[in-house]
Amino acid sequence: MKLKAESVGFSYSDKIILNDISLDVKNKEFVGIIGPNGSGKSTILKNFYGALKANKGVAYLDDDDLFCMKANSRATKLAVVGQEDSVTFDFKVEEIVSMGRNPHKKLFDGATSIDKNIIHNALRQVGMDTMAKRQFRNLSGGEKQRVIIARALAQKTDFLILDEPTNHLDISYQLQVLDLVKSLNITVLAAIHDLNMASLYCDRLYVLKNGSVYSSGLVHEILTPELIYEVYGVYADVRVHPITQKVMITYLPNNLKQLREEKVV
Ligand SMILES: Nc1ncnc2c1ncn2[C@@H]1O[C@H](COP(=O)(O)OP(=O)(O)OP(=O)(O)O)[C@@H](O)[C@H]1O
Repeated sequence: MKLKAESVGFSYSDKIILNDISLDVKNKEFVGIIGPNGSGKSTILKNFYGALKANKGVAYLDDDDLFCMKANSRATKLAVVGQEDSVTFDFKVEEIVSMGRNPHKKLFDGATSIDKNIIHNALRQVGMDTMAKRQFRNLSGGEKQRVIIARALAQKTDFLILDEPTNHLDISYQLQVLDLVKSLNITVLAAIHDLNMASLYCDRLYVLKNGSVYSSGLVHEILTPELIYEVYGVYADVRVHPITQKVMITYLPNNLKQLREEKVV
């Protein structure tokens, strides 16, 4: 499944947030969106998953007009792990994950044994199967995040949108979740703050700045010291890691200014 968006614009009343965003995600690609706080990463994702309505541009999921799709049919094709998930009622963990099956069912259809298997597997994949009966509201931030990821997995879509999926997760679960997403071999569009994680997992990156695409390309083309400085105002040392063969970034604080200028760090 692929996504192609052209000239997408979005405003809150007269405040323009997104300007002419064009991007594409090819079938089975893992594409990252990076950029500073407030650059529009969540907003563009929300436009794609229907939480906000673009006032300009078009987006196609394969041949379907994404901006005109009904919520239920969109949910059979595209699953979302959003940034702030407002589960307002008190549900058990397994009930939350079972919601991922809803788009595939008619109203009042009960869970089949296939559904139950999918739900159990999704919980197991995120290491939450032993907590299936726990109340969602009593979980830690990281545990909640893993349940929301399990719900998206239970949706069994070919396209996954992730908004800061590793927020709240300790390093072991950050790697576990992104390894898992990678192993699904589906199309992924993810907003990611951590540039080293983006380097490890993404095929390509889009850089947003002030609501526009500042740059896009392969990870090693984008994650350069120059671009990191231009976009974040931060000096960085960037080199290829000998084991991962991916670019690895070390940020250089101001107290290392002299070393940085001599480029001996
Ligand atoms: N309801 C709203 N009304 C007005 N402006 C908003 C609203 N929600 C978000 N914004 C603004 O839209 C801009 C883009 O926000 P967005 O959340 O998309 O950024 P982001 O790149 O995801 O940021 P972060 O890295 O902090 O998550 C920000 O300037 C934000 O203040």
